[in-house]
Amino acid sequence: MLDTEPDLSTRLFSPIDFTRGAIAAVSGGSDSTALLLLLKRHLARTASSAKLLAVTIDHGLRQGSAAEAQAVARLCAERGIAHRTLVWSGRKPSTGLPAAAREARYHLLAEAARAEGIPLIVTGHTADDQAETVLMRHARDRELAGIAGRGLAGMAPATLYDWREWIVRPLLGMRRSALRDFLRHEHVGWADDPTNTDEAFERPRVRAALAGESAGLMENALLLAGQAAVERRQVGASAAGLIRRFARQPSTGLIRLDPAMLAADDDRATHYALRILLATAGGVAFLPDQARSAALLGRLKAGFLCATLSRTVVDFRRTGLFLHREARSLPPAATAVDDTLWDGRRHITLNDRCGALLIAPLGAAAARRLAIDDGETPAGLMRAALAAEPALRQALENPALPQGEPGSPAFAARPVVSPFARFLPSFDLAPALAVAELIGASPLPASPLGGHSAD
Ligand SMILES: Nc1ncnc2c1ncn2[C@@H]1O[C@H](COP(=O)(O)OP(=O)(O)OP(=O)(O)O)[C@@H](O)[C@H]1O
Repeated sequence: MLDTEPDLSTRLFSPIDFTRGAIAAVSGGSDSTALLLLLKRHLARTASSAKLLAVTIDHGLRQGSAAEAQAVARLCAERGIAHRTLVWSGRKPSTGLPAAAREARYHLLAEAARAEGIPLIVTGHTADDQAETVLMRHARDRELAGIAGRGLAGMAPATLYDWREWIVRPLLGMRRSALRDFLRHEHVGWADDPTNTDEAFERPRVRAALAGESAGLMENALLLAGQAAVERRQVGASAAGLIRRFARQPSTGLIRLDPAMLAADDDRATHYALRILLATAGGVAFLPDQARSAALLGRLKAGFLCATLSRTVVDFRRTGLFLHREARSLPPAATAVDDTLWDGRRHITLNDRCGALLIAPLGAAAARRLAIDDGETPAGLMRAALAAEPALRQALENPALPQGEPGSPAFAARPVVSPFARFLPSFDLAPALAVAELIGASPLPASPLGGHSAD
């Protein structure tokens, strides 16, 4: 029987700062129902004024989902917990449905968090979920290249969503069976989602395989995840050190690496730092492939070159190693929308809402006019980087004339750390912070797990 004494919820929740409240993501399944009740108990004891809102997403994907949301609403009403159901009304894709549902779920949860002014979302992911995740990624890594990737660390205890809300997973160390024991003890039922056992999907297949194995397989998977997480944090901290020491931004959109970085002792960290910077300069949400980026690093060590990877031009010449967004496949001119991401690299905020405005790359001619020669940085590279920056234009009157040039008061185009802009797992905080400082991204909201380094 699970220990339901204060000790358990203290152990689970006391590392988390609930001062600004919490959104509990509750599907109505056993894990998130237990999460909700344990959290409610903890807050009642330790922070009774902290706001708690339970949110259920009705994906509308199967019959019964609305009834499950209503069951959660009833439980919340009984326990005096505020609850909202949000419906996923968007288009449902025919392939990749679990990923699309997950994307929509986080989006809706984050919307609820913003509407309530609560920057913390807690989910009921358990040790069982963690083991499944790690085994799925392990199988995929083996298929791809036989190289153990950073994904083996599994789910992070905390993940920053959209650089704004923290998603925290307090139950990652708990077994599902223990949570179900707790619910039985409390005489609280839960919904069993039939999708969880539908072996047409990968996760239920792994779940079934785990259930058929001895407990050893799960323990090994969790051990592997723990070790991989430690390694990922270590290599991330070393990569952050390299970025701070060797990377500069001499002009808008242009990153210069001191070639001494190529000779740094820790090759894994150099490779990781390079991958993060390539994705950032190119505005790509995922890191470039291990093998291709390792080959590029090998060539850089051999001497000067000009190459492209991850939409980034890598230009190594006598004056340094430079990275900037390539000119190809920049977004075409489109209506400027406030609070959106442009080209995966710039967060756009419109200050001037009058008139129909287009947003488009600045272009070579305007860049030539605007780039200021500092006598050190190659002028051609400064212009190439500037040409790929966003600029505003009046929609109808004079489409050729850029009006809101980079730095104009009409709009702000704040750089984002592209590979971590949507999901930043706490494992990767150190390199994300180093890159954010380098490119002038917005500061990170403090982690509810205490400071930026704790995870
Ligand atoms: N429909 C949903 N509404 C709100 N939160 C959800 C929903 N689906 C999943 N979550 C959150 O994500 C976590 C992990 O999702 P997962 O798909 O493993 O959950 P589940 O099996 O549907 O439910 P549970 O984890 O509660 O048993 C849940 O514990 C919950 O916090």
